[in-house]
Amino acid sequence: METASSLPDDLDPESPRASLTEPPKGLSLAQLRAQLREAHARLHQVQVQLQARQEQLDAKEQALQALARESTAQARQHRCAEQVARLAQLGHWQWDAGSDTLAWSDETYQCFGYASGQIQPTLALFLDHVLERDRQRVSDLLQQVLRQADPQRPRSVEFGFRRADGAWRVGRLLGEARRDAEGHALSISGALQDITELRHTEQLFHAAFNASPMGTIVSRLGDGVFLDVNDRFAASFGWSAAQARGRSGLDLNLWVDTVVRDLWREQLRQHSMLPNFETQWRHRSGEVRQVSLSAQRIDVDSEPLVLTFVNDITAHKQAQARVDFLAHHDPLTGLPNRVLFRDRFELSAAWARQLGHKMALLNLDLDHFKTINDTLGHPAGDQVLQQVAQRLQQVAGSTSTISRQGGDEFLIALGSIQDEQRISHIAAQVIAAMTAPLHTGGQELEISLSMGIAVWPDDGEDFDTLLQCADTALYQAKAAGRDTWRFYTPAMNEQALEQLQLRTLLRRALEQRQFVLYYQPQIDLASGALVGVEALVRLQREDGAIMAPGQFIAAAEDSGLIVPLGEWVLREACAQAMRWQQQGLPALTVAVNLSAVQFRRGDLLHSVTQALTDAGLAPQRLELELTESILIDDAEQMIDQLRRLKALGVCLSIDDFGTGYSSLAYLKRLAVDKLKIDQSFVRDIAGDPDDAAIVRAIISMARSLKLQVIAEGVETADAATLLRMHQCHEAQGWHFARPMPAQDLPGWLEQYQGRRGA
Ligand SMILES: Nc1nc2c(ncn2[C@@H]2O[C@@H]3COP(=O)(O)O[C@H]4[C@@H](O)[C@H](n5cnc6c(=O)[nH]c(N)nc65)O[C@@H]4COP(=O)(O)O[C@H]3[C@H]2O)c(=O)[nH]1
Repeated sequence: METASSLPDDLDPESPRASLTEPPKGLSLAQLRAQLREAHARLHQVQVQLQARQEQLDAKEQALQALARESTAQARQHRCAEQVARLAQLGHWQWDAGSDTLAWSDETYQCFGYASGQIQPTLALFLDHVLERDRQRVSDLLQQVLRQADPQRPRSVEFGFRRADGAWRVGRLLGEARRDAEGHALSISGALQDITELRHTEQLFHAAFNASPMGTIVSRLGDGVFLDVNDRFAASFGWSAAQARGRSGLDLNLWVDTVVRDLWREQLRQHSMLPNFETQWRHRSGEVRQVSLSAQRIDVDSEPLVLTFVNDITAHKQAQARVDFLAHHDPLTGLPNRVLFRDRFELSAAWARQLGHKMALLNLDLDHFKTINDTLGHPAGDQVLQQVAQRLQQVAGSTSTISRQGGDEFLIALGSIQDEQRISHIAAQVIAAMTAPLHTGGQELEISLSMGIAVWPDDGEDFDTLLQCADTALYQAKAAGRDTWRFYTPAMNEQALEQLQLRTLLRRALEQRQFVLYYQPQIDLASGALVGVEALVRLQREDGAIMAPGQFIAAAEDSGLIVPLGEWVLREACAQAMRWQQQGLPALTVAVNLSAVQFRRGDLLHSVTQALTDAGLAPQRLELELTESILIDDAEQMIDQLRRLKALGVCLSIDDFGTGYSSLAYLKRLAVDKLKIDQSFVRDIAGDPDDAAIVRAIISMARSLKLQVIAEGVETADAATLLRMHQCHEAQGWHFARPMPAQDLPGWLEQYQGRRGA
C-alpha cells in the first residue's frame, strides 16, 4: 500500500502532475491537500535531485570531452614527435631504474639494425654494440647522468658502434635523468642519433680543407673574423691556425690596401660567389704577396660565412711581368726590342709631326764583332754587347730611344730634331764613346762601330723605309773603312740596289754553274819551267761576257756566297790539276785563293780534304793563297785551322805580301811555305828604285826565313830578269801568260816550251 509519504513508483518524473490525475479515494480534502503538498515537496526534491544529477552529468561530460581533447592533442604531438624522430633518424631510449629495464623507440632499433621489437634491449646488449675503445666512455656518461644533480644539463657522448649486420657506425648519445624529490634518479631517457654520414662529410671537408693547395679560410661575413684556416694559409702568410682563428684579415694586417678589402666585402655581400679577385696581401714578415681570392658565401645556421681560397700568384705575376718585359725588351741588354722600338718611334714621329720637328734613325753595327765572338767565346761577346749598350745609354739615353735589334746591331731614334747638326754631334759622341777599351774576361778590347743615319721625314715617312735607308748608309760606312758614320743619300740607294742585283746574279750563277776557272802559269825563274798555275775565278754571263773577280768577290764575301763558291773553286781546281796530270803535262801545283769569310763561316778543312780526295790529287800539288787580312784577324781558331790544313800536306802562301801588316812572327808560327810579292811593287821594279829595294828586301827576308818567294804582275822581260838576278824563285804575270781557260794551257805550254827551246 502506498503511503502519503511515498510517491507512487510509476510517478513520471517528467510529468508528475499527469501521474496524479486520479485522486485517491477515501481521503479528506485536507489530507489530500497535505498529500499534494507533500507530493509537491517530494517532486521539488526530485527536481532538485535531478538537476543536481544533471549538473554532475554535465561536469563529467565536460571532463570527458576535455580529456578526449587532451588525449587527441597528445596523440597528435606524439605522432609529430614520432615523425620528427623518424625524419631526423633520432632514436629514443628510456631506462627505468626501478625495473632496470630499457626501452627503445623504432628509430633506436633501426639505428642498431634491428626491426622494431625484434629483441629485448638491455644495457648490456647496448654496451655490447658499442665499439670497445668507446665503451668505457659511454658507460661513464650513463653514470654521470645518473649522478648528475643538474637535470637541465643533458649529457652526450660520441661513439662508434657495430650494427646488427656488422656495419660500423658513429652515433651520438644524449641522456637526462628524471629524479624523485630526494634527487634519486627514477629513470634516464635520451636520444640516439646515427651521425656517421655527418662525420663522414665533416671528415671529407676537413681533408679537403687541409689538403687544399691553396690557403683556405672560413670566416664570418659579418665581422670578417676567421673561424678556421688551413695549413697552407699558415705556410703562406706566417700565421698559424691558432693565431689566425678569432681574428680578422684586418687584425692580421693582411690587406695592403684596406679600401680594396672594403670593396671586396661589399661585392661579397652582393654576390654569393666572387672568383679570382686579385689583390695584395701581406705576409706576417711584412713581405707583400700577390694573391687571387676566390670566395664563396655559405650560410650555416643562418649565419653568413665565407669560404675563401687564397692563391698566391706572386711567382706567376713575376713570370708574367718577365714575359711582358721579354716581349718588348732584349734580354741581354734590357734595351727595348724591335717591337717596342718601332712603337716608340711611331709615337715620337706623331709628336714630331705636330711640332714640325725632324727625327733621325741611327743604325749601328759593331766592327769585327764576329771575331770577338769567335776568338773569346760567346760569353765574352755578350759582355761586350752589354757594355756597348751601357755606353750608348750614357751618351744618348736621355734624349733618345735605344734598341738592340739582335746580334751586334743597335738602333737609336733621336726625336725632336730642330737642328740637323745635332745628329752629327750625337753620332760623333757615339763613335767617341767606343774609343776607350772594353774589359772582358780579364782582356782589354779595342772596339769600334759603324753607323748609318737616315732622317725622318726627308728619307722616308714610315719606319720600314727609314730603316732601309739607315741600313744602306751603314753599309756605306762599313765600306768606307768602318769606325765612322754616313748619312743616307739617294745615290747610296742606287749603289745598294746594284749590290742587291749583284747578289741575285751571283746566286743564280752558282745555281746555273756559270762560274769558270782561268789559270795563270807560274814560272820557275832559274829554270824557266812551268811549275804551277793560279786558279782565278770568272763569271761567264749568259751573253758570253766574262766578269772579273774584282767585280763580284766583295759582294760574294758580304753575302756569304763566297763559301759555296770557294768550295766549288777548290773542287774544280783540284780536279783540273788531276786532269792535266793524266794528260801528261808536267807535275803542276795549283794555287787557290781563300777568303777570310771561308775561314770564319765555312768548314775549310773538310772542303779541302774532300776536294783532294774527290780529285785524287796529292796534297803537295795544292797551294792555298791567304791574304794578310786573314792573319791580321789574329784568331786562335784561325791559326788552329791553318795548322790543320798545313798538316794535310798542302802548301800555304801569303798573297799580296807587302801590302798588309803581317808580322814575321806570324809567318814563323803558321809555318807558311811561300810569300807572293804584291804586283804593285813588281810592276815598276825596273823603273822605280824604291819598288826594287822593297822587292829585294822581301826576297832576302824570305830566303833567310827559308821561304819560297814568287813575284806576281811581272809584265816585262826586264822585270823578270831583275827578279831572277835578285834570286826570286818564281814569277807570274802577263810577260809569261795571261790567265787562260783550262783547255788553253796545254797549247800555251807547247808554244812556251817551243819559245824557250828556240
Ligand atoms: N795588271 C796585271 N795583272 C795581273 C798580272 N798578272 C796577273 N794579274 C792579275 O792579278 C790578279 C792576281 O790574283 P790575286 O792577287 O790573287 O787577286 C785575285 C784574288 O784576290 C781574287 N780572286 C780571284 N779568284 C778568286 C777565287 O777563286 N777566290 C777568291 N777568294 N778570290 C779570288 O780576285 C783577284 C783578282 O783576280 P784577277 O782579276 O783574276 O786578277 C789576277 C790576275 O789576272 C799582270 O802582269 N798585270
